Amino acid sequence: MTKKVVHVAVGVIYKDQQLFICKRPDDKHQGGLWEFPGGKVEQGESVFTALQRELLEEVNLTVNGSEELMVIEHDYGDKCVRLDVHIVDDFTGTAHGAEGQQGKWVALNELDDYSFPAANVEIIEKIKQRYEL
Ligand SMILES: Nc1nc2c([nH]c(=O)n2[C@H]2C[C@H](O)[C@@H](COP(=O)(O)OP(=O)(O)OP(=O)(O)O)O2)c(=O)[nH]1
Ligand SMILES: [Mg+2]
Repeated sequence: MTKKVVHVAVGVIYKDQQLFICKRPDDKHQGGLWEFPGGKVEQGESVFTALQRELLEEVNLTVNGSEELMVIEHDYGDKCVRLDVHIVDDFTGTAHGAEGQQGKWVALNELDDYSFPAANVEIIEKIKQRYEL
């Protein structure tokens, strides 16, 4: 049987050479690591709608527009994910961890100081290329 793949919309929230990242709760999959906010795409939902919904829930931002950065599939062994990663630089609101989680703006050149899930290595590589770091 082929493994079920969890489809996730991920937002790389960008402003003034900084990204807004959050810490995943300890009890969640890949808990305790930093992430780009986002969550599961529901049945019949578009990636953009999922991104808007998740970013409003998790960081209280209204996403006006986004641009696809990449799609990655990663098998964690216990879970297989497809991350649909979008750059979000057109938004309104003030970002904060709206679900009680830690959240912070981090300079692009300080991203390496934070631990992310394994799938994010490629994302961060791509971000660095894009912003010419
Ligand atoms: N949001 C997000 N998820 C990531 C990243 N990297 C990565 O491997 N993942 C994985 C971890 C999880 O298995 C999955 C995202 O699931 P999630 O727990 O955020 O989904 P959700 O917000 O819908 O959570 P829930 O309310 O259903 O519990 O994708 C990332 O940078 N951001
Ligand atoms: Mg989430």
